[in-house]
Amino acid sequence: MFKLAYRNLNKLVVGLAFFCLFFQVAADLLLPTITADIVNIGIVKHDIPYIWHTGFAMLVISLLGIVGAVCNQLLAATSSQKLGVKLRSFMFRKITRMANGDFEKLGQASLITRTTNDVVQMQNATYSMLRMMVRSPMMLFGASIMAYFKSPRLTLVFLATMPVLALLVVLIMKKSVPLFRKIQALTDQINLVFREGLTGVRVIRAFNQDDFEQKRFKTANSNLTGNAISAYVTTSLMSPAMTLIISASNIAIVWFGAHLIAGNMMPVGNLLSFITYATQMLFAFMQLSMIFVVVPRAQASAQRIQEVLDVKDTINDPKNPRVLQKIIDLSFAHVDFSYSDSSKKVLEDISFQIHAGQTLAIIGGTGSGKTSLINFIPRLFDTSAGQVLLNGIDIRDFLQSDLHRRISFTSQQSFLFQGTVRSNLKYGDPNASDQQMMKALDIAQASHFVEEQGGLDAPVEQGGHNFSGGQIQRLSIARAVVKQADIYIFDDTFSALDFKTDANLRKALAKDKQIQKAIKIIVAQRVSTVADADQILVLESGRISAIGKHAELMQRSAVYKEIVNSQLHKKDSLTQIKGQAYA
Ligand SMILES: Nc1ncnc2c1ncn2[C@@H]1O[C@H](COP(=O)(O)OP(=O)(O)OP(=O)(O)O)[C@@H](O)[C@H]1O
Repeated sequence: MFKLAYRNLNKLVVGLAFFCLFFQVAADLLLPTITADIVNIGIVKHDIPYIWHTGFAMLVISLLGIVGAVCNQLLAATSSQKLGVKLRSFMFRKITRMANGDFEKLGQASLITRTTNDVVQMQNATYSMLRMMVRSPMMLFGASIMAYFKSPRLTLVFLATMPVLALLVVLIMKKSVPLFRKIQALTDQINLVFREGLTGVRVIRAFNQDDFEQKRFKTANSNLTGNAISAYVTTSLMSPAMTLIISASNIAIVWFGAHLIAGNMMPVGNLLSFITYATQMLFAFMQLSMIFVVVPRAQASAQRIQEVLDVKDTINDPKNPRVLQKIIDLSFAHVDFSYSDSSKKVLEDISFQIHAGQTLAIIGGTGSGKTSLINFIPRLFDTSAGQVLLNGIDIRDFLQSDLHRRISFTSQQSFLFQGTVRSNLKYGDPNASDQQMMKALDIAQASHFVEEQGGLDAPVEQGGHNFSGGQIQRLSIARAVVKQADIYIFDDTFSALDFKTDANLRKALAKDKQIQKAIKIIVAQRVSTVADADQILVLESGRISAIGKHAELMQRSAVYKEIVNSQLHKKDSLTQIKGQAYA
């Protein structure tokens, strides 16, 4: 925790905060002694001018102390808040660039807790650290010395309470620290259940599983609550127990002090200041013990934050990148791939080549590796073996930013951002004109419903929930089309479209001059979607079963023929399906 905070805090501001603290501590330590002097000299000896002078000095010291305290508090608050801002943005950047495997390993719910709740723990601990972690030991040490000078004998009385206090702190910490550490993991769990409940609300209702989910949430909720109550109840014992000890020690100090005063062994003012120092010591001790509770909890949070920040970037840019010219050729050479958490090859010996102006369609059964294959092109994953080449050069020799600039990718799970149709389309090209956006909507067969909803400024709710599944998909296609790219990839993007819209959309794509010149890669399940492609790649269990044009494959690929037949009604022919689609 200290390392993480140290690396990300402004050292100058921290130094300044401690400097201000020095004034506060000095004032706190000096004032009881001055009070004692006022009593011993001013009141007992009736020295009124002394009372005035010393009173004025007290006022100045108090003011300095207050200024020091306020400045320290301000600096501590701003530093800890800025630390939070820094950590949150580092984590967000890391998460948005994280390889899919790491993202899945950490889990969405936990990543949210780490970016929010854990960062807050770090902020709180840093604030306490800048306020109390230095002040409390300084006060403890300073007040002990000052108390010793006031009365060494009374100091012994006070010291007798220390072992009792230490025992109390150890017992409370032993019970509460593990409970505080557990809070973070339980918060992860409640976030997970809550997220699933929100995103899967329709499934829950459709399967009538409300009661089951309610119970699941209730368990997660009560686990967290029970744990937090135990942790806070345990630490809340600290304050009354310490107050009891402080009061008992004060009684003992007054009792012994009264004897010392009666025996002329100590002036009365010293007893007053001694009691103040004893109280200061005990409060400093109490604050210090509270820090011992805050720090382990923040340490657990720091560890969880560090885990995110330490995730290695598995997809890196080259040291000496090549310049990526217009892409005229894409090829795979003996590509193998396994996901990091499994040794099983998801793709094996994939080789093909496609040129600018051509369309490659990829077809195959569920789980045959279609999505995995196209993920290499924008480098969402790197191959385990073999190469992906652009214009004959390994894709890993180019900067990812250059690569992404030249590739337009529409993923299987269409996603829209909250905003407007315009703001979503501008993701494709921030400089796109209204005319370009309208054209993209036309190609994606989306202009009709977008106009009905208010045109380019039509609002898009969170996750695009004010649009249907097919409409979201068409808007995602429009976003991809707005981009002037060299390669367009559509990962099963046409599946939610009806036959007619699918056919019209592909016809419009084929007519567009920019898209005509580009490489198009279409992953699809429907034969009608892929039949016109220049090359159809048939994937079967991660291997290329066949590659060629529709007519060729019908002749020589049993797998392709089987797919075609499975989609034809008895009396249909493919030409009929195509005819129906283009109607
Ligand atoms: N993140 C992952 N970690 C581990 N295995 C994965 C991961 N993603 C996919 N797989 C596995 O890789 C194989 C290929 O998956 P992929 O998503 O590429 O298939 P697909 O052909 O696109 O399937 P679909 O048509 O259902 O979308 C499957 O067996 C799947 O279980």
